[in-house]
Amino acid sequence: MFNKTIAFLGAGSMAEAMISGIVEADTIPVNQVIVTNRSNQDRLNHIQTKYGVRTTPLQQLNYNEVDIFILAMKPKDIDRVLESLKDKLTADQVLLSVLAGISTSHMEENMNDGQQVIRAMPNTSSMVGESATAISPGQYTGIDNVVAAKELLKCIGNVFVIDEKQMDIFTGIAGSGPAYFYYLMEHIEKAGQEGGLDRDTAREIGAQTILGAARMLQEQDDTSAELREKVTSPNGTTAAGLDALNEHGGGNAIAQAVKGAAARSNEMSKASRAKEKELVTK
Ligand SMILES: NC(=O)C1=CN([C@@H]2O[C@H](COP(=O)(O)OP(=O)(O)OC[C@H]3O[C@@H](n4cnc5c(N)ncnc54)[C@H](OP(=O)(O)O)[C@@H]3O)[C@@H](O)[C@H]2O)C=CC1
Ligand SMILES: O=C(O)[C@@H]1CCC=N1
Repeated sequence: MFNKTIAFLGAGSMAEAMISGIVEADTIPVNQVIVTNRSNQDRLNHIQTKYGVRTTPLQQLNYNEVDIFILAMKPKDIDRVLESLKDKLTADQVLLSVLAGISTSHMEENMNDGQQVIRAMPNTSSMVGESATAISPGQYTGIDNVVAAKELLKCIGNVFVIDEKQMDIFTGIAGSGPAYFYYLMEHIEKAGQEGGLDRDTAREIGAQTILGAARMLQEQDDTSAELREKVTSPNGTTAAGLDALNEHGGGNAIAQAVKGAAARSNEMSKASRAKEKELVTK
């Protein structure tokens, strides 16, 4: 059993997806999971009722009992939050942020010297224990806490320890990635309906097809291109489908989606660095 107490600061969609995965995995007792937010009490009530975790208004949070603080607010709120945490945390407590575009150095520079921080990038498939989550520890973070973070995040899916320089591209692929597949499904459902299926059936067929392809990618040694070729009979239906996809720029569109999200993650990091410099020179 995981013996640390964790507190979510933020109770939005990402926090809920993680809480759901953590509770479902059942390796952390629910009384070791505390959830708080800025002001939305209805949201806390919903989370407490649905998942059985502890919730508390921020003003009543007992900071001393928390080992790992999971920052799950919007990136724009980070500086206010770090400022409010700075003098409340001790050296053995850890900040684990899931915020897009907020670097470990940004957190370290806005906290007391030697603060242990970890930057993570989960995705909403945490809800069903299938996130692809990256972590990059800060410079003062002990290996024991990296191991603990990995153990915690394994409850919500697979964990990749990466160099922080790779966080933007990871975000482009995995953090934002579920949205590309949902967007793909919206179009598959629409085409399915136009072909005479009802939307629910089209969704079930499409989802099973994505799931099957994902499992093939995880379990077979073939490259993605080889797997694609095995579906594609000469002059057959798949060739016709792929030709249409290429004709409409499908491959390029997918690559541009990943690159566009990664670029935005990088831009958000730069904006937070610029804001930091501005504060230092003021
Ligand atoms: N959604 C996703 O797929 C992913 C999101 N992320 C990251 O997760 C973070 C949250 O995103 P998301 O869940 O979509 O956002 P939401 O807007 O759904 O939730 C934000 C939450 O933060 C709370 N909050 C705001 N300020 C504070 C504060 N000072 N102290 C404590 N809680 C606060 C809000 O509380 P209140 O309602 O009371 O104001 C709300 O519960 C973002 O930084 C995003 O980059 C990362 C990976 C994937
Ligand atoms: O869209 C966003 O900024 C967040 C981060 C990754 C997924 N959602």
